[in-house]
Amino acid sequence: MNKQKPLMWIIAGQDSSGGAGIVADLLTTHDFDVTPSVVISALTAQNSQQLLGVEPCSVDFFKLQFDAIAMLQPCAIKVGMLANLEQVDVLTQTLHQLKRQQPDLKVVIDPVLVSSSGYNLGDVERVARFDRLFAEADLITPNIPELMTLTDTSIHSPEDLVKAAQQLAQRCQCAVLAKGGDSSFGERCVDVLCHFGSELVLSAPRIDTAHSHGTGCSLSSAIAAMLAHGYSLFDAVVAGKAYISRGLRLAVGQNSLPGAVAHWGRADQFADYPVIESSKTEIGRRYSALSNWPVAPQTAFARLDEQPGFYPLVDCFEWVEKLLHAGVRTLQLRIKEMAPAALKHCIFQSVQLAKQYRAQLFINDYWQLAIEAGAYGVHLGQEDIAANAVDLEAIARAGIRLGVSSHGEYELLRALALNPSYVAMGQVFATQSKVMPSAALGLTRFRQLCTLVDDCPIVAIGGIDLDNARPVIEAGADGLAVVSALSQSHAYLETIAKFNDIIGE
Ligand SMILES: Cc1ncc(COP(=O)(O)OP(=O)(O)O)c(N)n1
Ligand SMILES: Cc1nc(C(=O)O)sc1CCOP(=O)(O)O
Ligand SMILES: [Mg+2]
Repeated sequence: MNKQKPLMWIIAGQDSSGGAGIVADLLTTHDFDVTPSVVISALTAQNSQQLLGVEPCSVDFFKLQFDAIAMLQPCAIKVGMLANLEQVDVLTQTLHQLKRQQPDLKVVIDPVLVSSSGYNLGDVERVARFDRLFAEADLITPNIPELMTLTDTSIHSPEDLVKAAQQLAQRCQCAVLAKGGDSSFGERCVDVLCHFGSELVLSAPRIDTAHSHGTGCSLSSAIAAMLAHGYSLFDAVVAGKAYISRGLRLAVGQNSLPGAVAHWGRADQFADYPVIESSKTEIGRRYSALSNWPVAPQTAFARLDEQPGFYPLVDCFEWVEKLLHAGVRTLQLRIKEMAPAALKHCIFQSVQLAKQYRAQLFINDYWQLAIEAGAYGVHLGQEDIAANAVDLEAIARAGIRLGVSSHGEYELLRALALNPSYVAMGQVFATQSKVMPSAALGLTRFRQLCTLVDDCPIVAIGGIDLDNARPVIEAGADGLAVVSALSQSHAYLETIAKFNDIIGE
């Protein structure tokens, strides 16, 4: 059965060269599997170097286009070039109404005030009118000239860029992705997402190409499309940025003229994905990154001796014992509530028994006890690592393996940056065993994420049972972590045997 794609509205201008504007937007929506509806703001006569003219759409016809698509309820809206302030006002009202009816609607605005081909709608007076429009946005994506116009500041350094982005985010009460690609602050291109007290600093290599027309349109469309699919803002920005890096890498132009960024599918190579900077990296510090995500320790984490395979998570020694007797080779002790003395006893007892079986026993959360007990490995979530000042160097030096959770593109990149012994990805399917802050990935997205991982075992987790295990393995998992498939099984030995059969096929 064909699944309906999410709907996305695009409000933008037409570019006669096809490199930017609505053509770039449509090619992007195609690559991201969303169904577009279109409101044209203007016809433009332009190419990658020159803007020859703009023919704005009349306000009445601009409105009529909205009337025509009113029944096609969008999950996200991308706004690109607007031709005049009347259009800005009509759109502001339309978005205001739509957002009242549908509070989860996502709006991404690429404030096309200053384009690479010479378009300029941005003087200070006009900017004030845009503020009302931006108040309806979830995200705005200015480049440096636009950010300078919108904040009436000069940007000559990373500090200026961050300050201006924060100022705009505060003023308009929405997230701001400041695109630093035009800057000459360093060898790498750095984008900063300011988002209500948190921020994301992304860096990517500068790609030497003349074919960059349409990057701003394509990036904002890619982000809006990802939001339409229900991705988090951080995941959408990371995937959007990777899409542009891939497009720039593959762009060839036409007839030896500078041309447009390529639209040849979503990024499926790790190399196209940005680095997520933090206060622990040099670039992150220059851009005042707030995140304290650590860098990989000097000592590499020990590797797994065997692929994780069938990987049950249990909460007591009795289960550890039963599973080891049953021949399970990789398992996790995941205890959420136990008095400290009993907890320590349980961990030490389990580690000792697992050693006798030469099994790969991971201790969840309690990394200090895991080091003390000499455990095979520890498993940590991203909150555990970010919040608890985990001593990764101590874990690695003790020869203990590290597994790290991830729930999408952004967390996967952060996890891989630590060079862990395995990375867990979840929840693949909806789980009943834990309250999750994010939606299930589903098989398609899980498969896409797997393509980004080269040399690190992947453990799939969340809602995995005997009925859905096979496609998860086929999608790229090296291990299947389960809670309820085992704890709720009436015949656990049989269940283990069946999982092993599926994994071994
Ligand atoms: C194999 C595996 N994957 C994911 C998790 C979840 O870890 P975390 O995000 O830290 O959540 P808690 O398990 O601590 O609730 C895991 N434990 N194991
Ligand atoms: C502990 C845990 N972590 C998850 C993640 O996605 O990080 S899902 C999960 C629970 C998995 O239980 P079940 O196999 O019963 O769905
Ligand atoms: Mg945890």
